[in-house]
Amino acid sequence: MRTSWADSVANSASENATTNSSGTNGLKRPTRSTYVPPHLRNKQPSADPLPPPHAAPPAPSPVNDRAGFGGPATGSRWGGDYSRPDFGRGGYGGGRGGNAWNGRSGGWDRGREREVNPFGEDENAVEAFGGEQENSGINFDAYEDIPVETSGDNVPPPVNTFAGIDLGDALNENIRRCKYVKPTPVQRYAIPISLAGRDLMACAQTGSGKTAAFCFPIISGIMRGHGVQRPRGARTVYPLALILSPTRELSCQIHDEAKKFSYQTGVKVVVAYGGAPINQQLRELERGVDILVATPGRLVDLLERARVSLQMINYLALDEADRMLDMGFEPQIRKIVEQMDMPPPGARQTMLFSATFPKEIQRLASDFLSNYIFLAVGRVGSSTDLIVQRVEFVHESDKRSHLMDLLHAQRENGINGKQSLTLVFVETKKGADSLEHWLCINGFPATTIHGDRTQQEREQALRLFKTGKTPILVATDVAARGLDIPHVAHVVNFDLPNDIDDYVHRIGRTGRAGKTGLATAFFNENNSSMARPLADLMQEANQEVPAWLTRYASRASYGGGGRNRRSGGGRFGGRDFRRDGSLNRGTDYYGGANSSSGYGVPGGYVGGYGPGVTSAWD
Ligand SMILES: Nc1ncnc2c1ncn2[C@@H]1O[C@H](COP(=O)(O)OP(=O)(O)OP(=O)(O)O)[C@@H](O)[C@H]1O
Repeated sequence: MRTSWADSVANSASENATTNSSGTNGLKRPTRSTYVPPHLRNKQPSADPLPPPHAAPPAPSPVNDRAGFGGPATGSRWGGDYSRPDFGRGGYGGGRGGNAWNGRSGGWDRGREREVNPFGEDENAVEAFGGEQENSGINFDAYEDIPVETSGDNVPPPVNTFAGIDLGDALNENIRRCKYVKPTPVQRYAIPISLAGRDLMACAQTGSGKTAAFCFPIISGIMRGHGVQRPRGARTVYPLALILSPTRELSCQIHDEAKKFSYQTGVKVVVAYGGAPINQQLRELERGVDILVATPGRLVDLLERARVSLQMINYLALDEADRMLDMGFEPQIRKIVEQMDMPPPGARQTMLFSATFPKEIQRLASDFLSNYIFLAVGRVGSSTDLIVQRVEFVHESDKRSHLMDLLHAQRENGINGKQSLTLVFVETKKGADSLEHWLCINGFPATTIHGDRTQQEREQALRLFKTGKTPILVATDVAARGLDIPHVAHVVNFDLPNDIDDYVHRIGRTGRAGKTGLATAFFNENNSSMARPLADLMQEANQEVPAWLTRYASRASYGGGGRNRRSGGGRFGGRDFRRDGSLNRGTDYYGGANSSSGYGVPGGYVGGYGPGVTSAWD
């Protein structure tokens, strides 16, 4: 264990500034090619020059971000009443924090800037849902008897309370501000392991608090290692921690969370992601960065421009680590982690987190780790019991009318009697646009998020959805992982994914943080390869499996079913691949009838995207 820190950070920074990164004033849908330069972002937007894309009846109170649907009532961070999220940062706690800060500031004058209080950010969302506080009444008792498995040398014992962990006063104060009363199971185990300086591969169910599990030890560690000397490059910055995530929106969300956790600690968090102007991100970086949250593509760009060096990285966290190491991202991740100037495993601390961790990905991931601890909380790759799962047989041609029936019933009855949000997953970007249009013209204001929309449109869509102004979001898999949107009561798999892990992540957008949720899947003959994994998963989660699905499942063959191939269904799947035998490369870790893997895919990983296949991801 590291020595405990000596002194606390004085809370001298002002909490008065409440400007947030969301902006609050009106902005109509921007055109796809419109980039609003920073100097114009505080101006009132002019009228949208676009004609309405579709003739639509006037929406009732909810709105859509397409022109002709009333336009959003809220602003965009790209226009309207835009405020720079980090403008006015400074006054970082003085005392020890002040010393530490000098070593990593990049030379900006903190004396003239104040740190924005990030705890005002969700005001809109709270207001739209009747002022409900997000973390009040969370019932983490639901997770109490969850199975936990750890493996590795000298695993540090778990803790039961935040007070039992030496995180530091300033961070503890932020935990209190977040209204986190006690650690979730993954936090109870992962935080002591990380504070002990150990590498970690952690699997825990969706919505169970993994973000804080990797953020708290990083922030605490940086606070304790204050005064660390960093090189002073002319324009190069030297972050101490790197958090990588697969999508822009998830990176922004982690950044927002990390800013809350690090408020008044003296630790500075910056985000860099594609689709947004790089110059603005460069300016932000130049003001100093301790924790860099990034998507891989934008980070590679920054590294190639020599604007970021990874030489001083002490902490590396990969969120959605299995996604980051599948075929789509692995080359970029290897480049960042192995081919630039990042310290090697052992000289840095590496933490990998996800709700799903196929064994073949575990093997790839082990290249990045040193003497790591494997932690599994709950059934790896399983859904949480908090989500009621339904699967309905719906022919392709009937899907729209079936969805309409669901939405009408929901409008009349609500879900659990509450105002709620519905997230509808489809396979393709075109399909998303087309379904959104159809919903809108049928009186259900919807918006959409997918890779063909501009970043402004994506962020706007997410904001309208989160605030309840557009209560239906049609999405591709770009929204499947990590996004923590309160009040998503219903996830509809209009098109089922081809991979059971993707299904797990998609339905995990509801039933989060101890709350219940509903997930409905439309199944037809095109999804027969999903029949068995879906039936197995539902059974594991004590869900009612329709007889027709069981019949489909018994007929379905597993030949080449990608990651859908599970063995040993119904058992706790938290299995460290190192326990399965040889660690030698070239050995078939995964195959064989006796594999205890949740994913018995002989011959390597076959998920992800093959050559020429378009990804719905960034
Ligand atoms: N100890 C806690 N007490 C109360 N709420 C918490 C606690 N830890 C996290 N939360 C809340 O739980 C929600 C889910 O957390 P988070 O987004 O980190 O989940 P996750 O495990 O990363 O999910 P996913 O697998 O979907 O990425 C968030 O709203 C977060 O604020």
